[in-house]
Amino acid sequence: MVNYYSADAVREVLTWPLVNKAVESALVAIVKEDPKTPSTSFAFQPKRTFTACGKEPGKILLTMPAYVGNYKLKSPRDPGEVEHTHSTLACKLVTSFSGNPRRDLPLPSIQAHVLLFDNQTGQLSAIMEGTDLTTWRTVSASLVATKYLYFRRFGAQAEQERNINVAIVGCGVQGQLHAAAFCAHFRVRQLNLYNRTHSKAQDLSYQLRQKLNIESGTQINVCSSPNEACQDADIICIATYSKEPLIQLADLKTNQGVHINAVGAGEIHFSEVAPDIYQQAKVYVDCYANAEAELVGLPAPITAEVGEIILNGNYPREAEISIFQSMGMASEDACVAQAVRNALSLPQRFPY
Ligand SMILES: NC(=O)C1=CN([C@@H]2O[C@H](COP(=O)(O)OP(=O)(O)OC[C@H]3O[C@@H](n4cnc5c(N)ncnc54)[C@H](O)[C@@H]3O)[C@@H](O)[C@H]2O)C=CC1
Ligand SMILES: O=C([O-])C1=[NH+]CCC1
Repeated sequence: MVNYYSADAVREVLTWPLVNKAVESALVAIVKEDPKTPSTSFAFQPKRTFTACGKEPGKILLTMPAYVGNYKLKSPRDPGEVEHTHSTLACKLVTSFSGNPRRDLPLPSIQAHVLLFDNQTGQLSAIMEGTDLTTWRTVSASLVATKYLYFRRFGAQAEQERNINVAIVGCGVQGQLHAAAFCAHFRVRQLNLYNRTHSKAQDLSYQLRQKLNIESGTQINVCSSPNEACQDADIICIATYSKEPLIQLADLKTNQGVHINAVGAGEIHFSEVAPDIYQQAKVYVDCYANAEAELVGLPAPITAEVGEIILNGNYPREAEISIFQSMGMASEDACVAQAVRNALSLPQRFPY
């Protein structure tokens, strides 16, 4: 029997502890074995494929398969606990149709399903709606990257103690959840929002003011340019479909350490950040396998995978600019889908 998990069911169990642990496990599992930093988990994650839907740009289907072996998840019963190991064979099918939000009846640009398979028989065992899962795991990858590539350069407790200014460039689905999640996880003093259509940044600012604890003290500003949003930022999250650079080196703070989560830009991942920033930055990726195919022409060398830094602790220096070039990877989807499935399978959820 193939179980179907709807978007509503998935949404009900998505929590940050669950997703963050699964994403961190995936980032570590895909790192090539190194005797200096042993890890019991591993992954087989071939390059994903892109199929254009016709000859117009901006309409693509991605096929994202992965097997992740011996990795750890949080217990869905007690998110403080780490559960025993899992192994998961999965394939995500995701479409990116960038014109969808502008349709008469708007739809998300990114829509996904994850297929889960039985490890013993290869039979399809579940189909899970994967649109929110994709948003959450992508934001989670930025959170994990920020923890290790930015905060840890200032010490082991910095993510709990250090005040930061955050800029969100692009307030679509990704930008909205990045804004909420960064405020939920870190001590955000100032949150600057920029979007091409100003009203979208204003709407997000209004929603966040409703949600955020008044006591948090976060000052939310709607900005009229990426430069205004980024000039005092310690952390920048950029998630648009822009084929032209939206931020330049001159927009960043100098000599104080800046971390950029470069999340968007569709077919060419690195087009929304200017080459002069890459040339001054240390660039990290989620996985080399996709980078080889998808970051051709990247104007800087890749320093490491984020998972390598989690394992070896070679954090950037305090004043450096770091970029997490997030492409998204199938292992994250496999691990998060497994965590969601575990949470949805708890006996008390189905008392009969
Ligand atoms: N790294 C990863 O794992 C993932 C990356 N993405 C990427 O993140 C980006 C954003 O995705 P969503 O938030 O779901 O899309 P969305 O359509 O909800 O939001 C896109 C935002 O970018 C802005 N934008 C679009 N074109 C622009 C341009 N030329 N200049 C300035 N702003 C522009 C729009 O105003 C909109 O607010 C896309 O490039 C998508 O491919 C999405 C999912 C996963
Ligand atoms: O990893 C992912 O799901 C995606 N990356 C870019 C578009 C969708």
